[in-house]
Amino acid sequence: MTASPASNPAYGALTNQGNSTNIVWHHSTVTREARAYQRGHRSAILWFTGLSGSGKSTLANAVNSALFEQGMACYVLDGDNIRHGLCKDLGFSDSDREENIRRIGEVAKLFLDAGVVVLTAFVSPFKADRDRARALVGEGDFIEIHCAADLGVCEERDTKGLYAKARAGEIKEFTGISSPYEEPELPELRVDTGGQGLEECVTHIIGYLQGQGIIPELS
Ligand SMILES: Nc1ncnc2c1ncn2[C@@H]1O[C@H](COP(=O)(O)OS(=O)(=O)O)[C@@H](OP(=O)(O)O)[C@H]1O
Ligand SMILES: Nc1ncnc2c1ncn2[C@@H]1O[C@H](COP(=O)(O)OP(=O)(O)O)[C@@H](O)[C@H]1O
Repeated sequence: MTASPASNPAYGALTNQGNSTNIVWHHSTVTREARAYQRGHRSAILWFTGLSGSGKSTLANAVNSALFEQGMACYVLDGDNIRHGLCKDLGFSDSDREENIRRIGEVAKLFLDAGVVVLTAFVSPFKADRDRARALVGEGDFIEIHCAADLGVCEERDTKGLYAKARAGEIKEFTGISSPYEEPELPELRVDTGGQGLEECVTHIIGYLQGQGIIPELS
């Protein structure tokens, strides 16, 4: 016999919004708190944002490695990789970027519930899109990390040769050149990826996570 949503605490309220008609949320029997207790650390979303070449992927992967070496559950969602699969139908118009970030926000929320420290490395140039991702989760769960490197530094690095192509008009709507980047006003962390070395930036982030009680002191 199937219990009705009203009488079974495993079920949430019936949803009747947009395309989600007659959908009922099912609560997991393993809670996020239980996962945190078992693993010895909390989960969180580390949302790296910045220009192409500012160091999002390099830094997110370095922090991920530091956490992994300590046996923590962690995972990087990287813009270039996600655009090969989940978001391969999207381009770089404002509305496609909005949809890209909406999907990543939802995926990151699932990782959060799964007890994982999830590190997202997306340009995510628009404040409204980042704020929407933040609003999906609770206070303290979303840590916005601005990889602050000037356009000049990023262009000088030009790790993938994309700035040269954008300057030559071969790539349209390129962030920083022909599409805007809205800097975070009050990110939880701003790391000087344009001026500081990688190790310093990693230490900065790890120290913040320890200070917030998300991860324990590293051994
Ligand atoms: N027009 C344009 N603007 C910005 N970036 C471009 C563009 N075209 C391709 N690329 C490459 O795609 C990577 C950015 O993808 P994202 O999913 O992070 O972008 S966004 O958050 O939806 O704005 C970005 O990766 P990173 O260099 O790692 O930032 C670029 O390599
Ligand atoms: N403090 C730093 N943090 C991250 N990357 C750095 C730093 N200093 C120099 N770099 C270099 O800058 C480049 C950043 O490239 P990448 O990580 O692909 O940027 P993004 O993912 O933002 O496009 C790499 O070549 C990296 O070695």
